[in-house]
Amino acid sequence: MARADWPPERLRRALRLYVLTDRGLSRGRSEVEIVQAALAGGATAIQLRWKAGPLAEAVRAGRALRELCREAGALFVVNDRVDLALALEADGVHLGVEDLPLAEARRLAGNRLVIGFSPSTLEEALAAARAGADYLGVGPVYGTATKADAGPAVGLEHVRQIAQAVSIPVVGIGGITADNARPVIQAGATGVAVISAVVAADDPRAAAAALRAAVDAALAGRA
Ligand SMILES: Cc1ncc(COP(=O)(O)OP(=O)(O)O)c(N)n1
Ligand SMILES: Cc1ncsc1CCOP(=O)(O)O
Ligand SMILES: [Mg+2]
Repeated sequence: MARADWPPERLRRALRLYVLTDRGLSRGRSEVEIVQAALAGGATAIQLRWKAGPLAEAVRAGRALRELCREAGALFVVNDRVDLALALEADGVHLGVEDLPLAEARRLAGNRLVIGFSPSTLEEALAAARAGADYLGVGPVYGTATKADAGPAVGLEHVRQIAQAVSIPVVGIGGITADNARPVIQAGATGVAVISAVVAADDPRAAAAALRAAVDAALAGRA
């Protein structure tokens, strides 16, 4: 069961524009700078995605991001690590097939964390929903160079299949920009998750605003 302060409709709205941090792509700008700009542009969820460097530094960055998200009313999620998510009092944790199994994460976190999961297949998506995942991140929808082991694009049909099969929200991820976000929503996703389109942008605030406008327009067209 998810956190009481993120009931299903609030969570669904928070997953419209989900921005993940990536220090390697941020062109020397800090996580705080990027996240401030992303939130100002309309990001509704932020994920601290920390793949290298001292954990103590992740804690420092995470504390600052948690405060920014609280002020903005945005969902704050930590990638991969339940311990870090709990230590930061994050809203959630995002797990993949190579991370701590969902059931273990739920056992450790109870209802203190929203848990997101990235399935590779429809079967994994159904199993994750049964095991108590609160949302799914499905991708890479389009080709991406950001995650070396992401594999080839899964395509829009895969998003559609999973979104139809589960009742929890699905966000599309991988190679998404303001120009190609619309079909992802039309395929049934609640929102889109991005890294390079915002983190590596010349103007991350404007990039987030363009993405948010594209998602909102597509959601309005679907209603
Ligand atoms: C929202 C969202 N969707 C998918 C992922 C990918 O998770 P994972 O497969 O565990 O890969 P890493 O991000 O850990 O490299 C995600 N992080 N967020
Ligand atoms: C973390 C992740 N999981 C699947 S694709 C991907 C990378 C997304 O990055 P980008 O938005 O730059 O393609
Ligand atoms: Mg992971």
